[in-house]
Amino acid sequence: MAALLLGFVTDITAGNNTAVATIAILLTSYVLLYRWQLVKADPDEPPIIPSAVPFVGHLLGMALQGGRYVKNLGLRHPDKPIFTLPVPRSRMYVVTDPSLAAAVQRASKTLSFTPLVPDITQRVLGLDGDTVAIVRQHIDPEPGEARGFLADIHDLVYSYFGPGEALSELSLGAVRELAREVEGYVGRLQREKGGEETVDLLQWIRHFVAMATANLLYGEENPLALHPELESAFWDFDHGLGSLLMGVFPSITAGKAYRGREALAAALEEYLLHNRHLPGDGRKGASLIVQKRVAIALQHGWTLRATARSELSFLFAGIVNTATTTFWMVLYLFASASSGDTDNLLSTIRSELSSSLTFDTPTGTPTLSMDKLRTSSPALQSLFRECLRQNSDTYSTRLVKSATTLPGPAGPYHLAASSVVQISGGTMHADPRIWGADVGAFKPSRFLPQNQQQQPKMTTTTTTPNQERGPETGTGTGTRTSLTPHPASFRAFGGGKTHCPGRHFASTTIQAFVALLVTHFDITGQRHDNTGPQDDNNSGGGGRTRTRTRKIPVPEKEDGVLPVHVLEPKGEVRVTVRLRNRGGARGVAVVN
Ligand code: HEM
Repeated sequence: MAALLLGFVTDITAGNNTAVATIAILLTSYVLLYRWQLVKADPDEPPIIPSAVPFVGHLLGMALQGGRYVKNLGLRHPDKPIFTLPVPRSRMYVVTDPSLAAAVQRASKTLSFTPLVPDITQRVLGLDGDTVAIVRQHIDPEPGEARGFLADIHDLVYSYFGPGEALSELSLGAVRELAREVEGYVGRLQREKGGEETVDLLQWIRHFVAMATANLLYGEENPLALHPELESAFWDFDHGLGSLLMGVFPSITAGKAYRGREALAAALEEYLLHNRHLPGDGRKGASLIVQKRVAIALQHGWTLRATARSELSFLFAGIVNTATTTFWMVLYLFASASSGDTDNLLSTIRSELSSSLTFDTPTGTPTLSMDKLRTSSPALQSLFRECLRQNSDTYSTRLVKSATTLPGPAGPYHLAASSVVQISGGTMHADPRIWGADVGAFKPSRFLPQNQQQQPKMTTTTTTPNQERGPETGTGTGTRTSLTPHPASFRAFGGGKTHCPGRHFASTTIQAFVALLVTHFDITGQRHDNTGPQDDNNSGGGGRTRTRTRKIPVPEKEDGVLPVHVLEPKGEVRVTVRLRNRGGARGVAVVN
């Protein structure tokens, strides 16, 4: 190959000294650049993975392949728990080892996400310069120092969503809203479609979640309720988030997302302008957390226009991951049932639900107990976590505010100031040393307590006693061999100071929502022929009784995008949704 190339170069340059000189300069420059990217900023800097296109190659890879690029780099270099990617005028450190991830999370004084927030929010939300200047004030205060907007909002959101009465009321309210949406749909399905229809499963679930969440957080006069056409604007915004984040002429390169965002921001501004978030004129107003968020923004000098954009980010956080996670859970459940195996996941979950879902006699009205659901649904809980492990390639990002040294099995590792550290959830979620040889398989029982203890481990993880309790707790000493995956290996909710505050809320409401859906509906693969409803499995009624299972295919996840949230499927999944109780489906009462 080299000889061929040399021959080619010799041919085209024969008798042409200028061309020879140019090629020689280019080749020398390339070699120098290639070697330059291998120069460490410090002898203890994590090992460098060079790129064939020095300095920009990794960035190009990320732009072209999305989250899959870094995830696969990590998987191809299992010997490197942390590595350095040279990028123009800086470096990016990628962490793929759970105990190092926990160390990054603990070093929150010098490794912080917060300084990155002003730029990110400016691009994604379109914040104006004055507001961004406010966001930059007292951005990452130490205890006792003056506190800026982000610190105040952070405290509010984390305390409100922490375990306690407020959370349990909010979760109950969320599930009641979801039950109301589903009940409305059940009525329409019965009246208008004879009890069944074919839908795009992800879109179908998204609609319930979007409407219920907007109602819960922003009250009955929320923008999606007043302007239903804005729901599609919301999903346009969601789909273009990665392009908005790039920030290159967003109105052109991310046109749909940009227009969607602007339409939503205008509607939220109008909502705030008319005080629809406050109780009055016979309305309840927004949830307390939204009222407080708005008050904090105004106290810090935000305009209503900017506050509307901040609320768009909260609405987004409340809807998107919840909808996609529910989608995967419902998909796996009904795909397993459509496989024809009688001992399937759906029947396991339905029988498990019998302890939290009771039916009143003689009315037959179902009641879902949230407390019982929380404590007696291990299979549902395990399914929830496995769906997230499989379909969340999320990463946590930190700016190195000042040079930091991380301890580690093969460390110490020196991180240079002003660079960025990324904890690669995608790599960790696919690492057989963490999850076992069946890491690539979807194993709904993986997170059952009894299976966690038996998880075979191929490596010894060095951990501190405090890490065992959770990824964000303090420091300790001592080593031991871990039999269960390190707590920082499960990355779907991030970790440390930015650990998703909505995780308890999401876990409860998503599982309850799945319970509602499996109670009301049977879902099979899309009908492709003209046969009537009586041709389906499990259908009652007269007519022909040919038994046939329509399988639901499980598509791969779309991992060629920036993994800013739980990944979507590659392509749509069309399914037929059918009421289980066609005679007279009853709404589910939800209690604590
Ligand atoms: C399955 C559902 C959910 C998943 C997988 C999820 C995941 C995440 C992740 C990965 C982060 C960033 C963590 C990091 O950078 O380390 C995050 C942040 C956040 N999440 Fe969630 N989330 C979910 C549901 C929710 C819900 C329902 C809410 C609120 C109603 C919420 C509110 C937030 C907020 C406010 C943040 C920003 C925290 C901060 O940096 O200050 N999330 N979430």
